[in-house]
Amino acid sequence: MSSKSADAAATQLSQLRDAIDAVDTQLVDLIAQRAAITAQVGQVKRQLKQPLYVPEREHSLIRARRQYAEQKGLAADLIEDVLRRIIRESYRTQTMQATPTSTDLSRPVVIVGGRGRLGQLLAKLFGQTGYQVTVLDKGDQWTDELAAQAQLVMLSVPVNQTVGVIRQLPALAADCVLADVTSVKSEPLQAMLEQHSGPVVGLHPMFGPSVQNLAKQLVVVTPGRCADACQWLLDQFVNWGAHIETSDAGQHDEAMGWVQAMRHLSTFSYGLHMAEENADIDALLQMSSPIYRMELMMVGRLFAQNAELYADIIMANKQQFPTIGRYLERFGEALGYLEKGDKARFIEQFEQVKAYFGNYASQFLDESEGMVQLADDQRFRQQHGG
Ligand SMILES: O=C(O)C(=O)C[C@]1(C(=O)O)C=C[C@@H](O)C=C1
Repeated sequence: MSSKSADAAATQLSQLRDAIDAVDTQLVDLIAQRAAITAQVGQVKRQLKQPLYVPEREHSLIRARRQYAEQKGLAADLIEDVLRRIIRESYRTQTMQATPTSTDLSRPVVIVGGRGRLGQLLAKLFGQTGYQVTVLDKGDQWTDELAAQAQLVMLSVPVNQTVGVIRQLPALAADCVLADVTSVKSEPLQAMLEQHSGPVVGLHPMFGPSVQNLAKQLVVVTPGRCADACQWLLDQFVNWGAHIETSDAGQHDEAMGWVQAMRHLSTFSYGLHMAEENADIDALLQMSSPIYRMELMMVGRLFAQNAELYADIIMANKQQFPTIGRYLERFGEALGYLEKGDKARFIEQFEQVKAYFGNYASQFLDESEGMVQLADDQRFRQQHGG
């Protein structure tokens, strides 16, 4: 290329980049315009007492924009990603729009364990929504008046203390809702039913106290007694944007054995193993594929949290321990035959597990591809600040 045509191409590149800047600026203006509209929507929904998160509406708007994107020759997934990210901002701006679903705001909501992290989040949510909130924690005393007045007593105490705290509760008003947010459900639910003859419900918020808002967060509900009288509480979580799944307490605990004990313990062991073997995290990260980086993140994030909390959660799922013992055996068995070079046995077992996962295997592969892409964007953002 002559130096003249190189100069012309360089000028053209700079002009094209100016044009991109202008379009990107318009994009920002449009997103700001949309944010102003969704803030108004939030206010109108507050008047109508409608929830933060409206899955049907999101589904229909995304489907329509996907079709339009395709007409324009764009990837439908691109537009869906962009819209979902923008909608996530709507949740943030609309969080203050929550409306109370209880008809009586003169009676207090009592959060027992309200100075713990989840307790603080709950106290904040109820407080921002217009409830009178009383927090009780270690060393605080119930008064007769508070016990007689409370419309809701919500227990947010460490998992190994929940049943003990329930047994110490004073007599509550007959229509007071007694609820807990412990990560195991059968024993606390039974204890609450024995302690209080009024409405009882077990809740398991499947999120940590660091969430910014409850949009799309899952709360598992294990019904106890007088479901109608507990409904306002469930509606309140829905109003905050949460998604509710109802389950039998026993079924919940069985599933949690897998999610909590099995997963946390194997994550802990993986981290322990890395530490004892002194694996070089920097070197692993430098040479990791995005999916391995994600796996490492799943391990590392555990150790940014509270050791006692995880010990309590794992030990509260003791029913899972025999299964975990069998996991160890299988791990050892696989290592043993691979050491002996028995590839056929590995392939045979692999096919067996593949058949067990069925359609989920390919579904999980597809789903994780999207997450891998996001993790990759995140990685470059961290490395290059871009
Ligand atoms: O339509 C609404 O109800 C909104 O609050 C707006 C909006 C959006 O940003 O488009 C946000 C949250 C809802 O889940 C659905 C859609």
